[in-house]
Amino acid sequence: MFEKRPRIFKNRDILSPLFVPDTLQDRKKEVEIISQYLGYILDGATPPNILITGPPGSGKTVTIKYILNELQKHTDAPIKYVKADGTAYQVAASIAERRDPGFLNLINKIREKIQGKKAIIVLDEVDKMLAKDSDRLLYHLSREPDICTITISNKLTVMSMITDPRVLSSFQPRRINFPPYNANQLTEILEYRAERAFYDNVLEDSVIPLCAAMAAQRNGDARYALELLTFAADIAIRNKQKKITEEHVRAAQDEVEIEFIRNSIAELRENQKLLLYATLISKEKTPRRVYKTYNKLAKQYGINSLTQRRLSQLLRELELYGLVEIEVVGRGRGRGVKWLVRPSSTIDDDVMLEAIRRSL
Ligand SMILES: Nc1ncnc2c1ncn2[C@@H]1O[C@H](COP(=O)(O)OP(=O)(O)OP(=O)(O)O)[C@@H](O)[C@H]1O
Repeated sequence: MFEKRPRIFKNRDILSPLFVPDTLQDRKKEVEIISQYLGYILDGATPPNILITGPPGSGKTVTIKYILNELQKHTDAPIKYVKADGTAYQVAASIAERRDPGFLNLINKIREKIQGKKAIIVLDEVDKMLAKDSDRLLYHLSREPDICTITISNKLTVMSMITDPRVLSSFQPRRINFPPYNANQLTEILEYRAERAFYDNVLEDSVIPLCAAMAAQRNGDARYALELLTFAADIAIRNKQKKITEEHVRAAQDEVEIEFIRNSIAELRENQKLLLYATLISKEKTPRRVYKTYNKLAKQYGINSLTQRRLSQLLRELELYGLVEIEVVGRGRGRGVKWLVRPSSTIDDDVMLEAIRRSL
């Protein structure tokens, strides 16, 4: 059964989202800024708190992991990376690496663990913790003079999820936003990985540019680009072929696309899901209509209705995730710019509807 397998993958793990490459492509400016801040720890100072934002797959996690790996070569300062996707207690337990009862106990354990040294704690996907629970972990961390807290989120508006004015005044992070990748940058990222993941000459020349172009359309998501390449290779192997071709990429697109859309919709907040739903089912695509439909749905699903301003903000977020398109259609008479909002033209409406209904 396992004999005569095509020689395609030299090391498939290199394409995994968990792999941290030994050099990064294209994030020079961001690496420079962040490493300047974190480098202060080498002079015995606590680096400033940092907030990294940027759309999914823009390299936020890999960049911070890469910088911390490098930093750790020069210091024995305690550095802890955690996914902050649980409650404040659960996240504190991951940092403290124990599950003692009582949130404040855990905070003490974290303090004991760093033993008066300067420390760096990374809270990735911090918006999930803030949505689930509260900002009480940030409250405590930002009050510790020896701890630099790095928060990462793909929600541009994450700071508005912090409600405690005491946290707002003590946390005060330096903000760094990662823009989405373009097709050339995605090509570079893929080439580096492909060289190490595949045997020589198994990729048709057009495969990487095609994956990069498709991912550039999906909001410059490097994870999507890597998944396309991995699925395409899996399909080639399934078909017992020796080379990965454009057809394999196109066949992979459907599988990857549906998976990605499901995941990205499942990750939206309830009000974002409802707004996307309203955009899909509104016959007229003017913002006013879409907002009306949203408010109707909000009643139906027992969710608070929102002000027009907040809804516009949410629409911009959906646009950033590549789920809707906002089109300016000219100037209304004396009423400023007129615009329309449509579901993404590159994603099948039914796929989005099914994913929303499933996760609401
Ligand atoms: N500049 C880069 N160089 C090499 N690989 C990269 C780069 N940017 C992203 N990648 C790869 O793309 C994938 C997604 O990147 P990453 O997880 O860092 O994105 P993210 O911005 O944290 O996304 P999310 O917000 O969804 O968590 C990973 O496999 C990562 O290794």
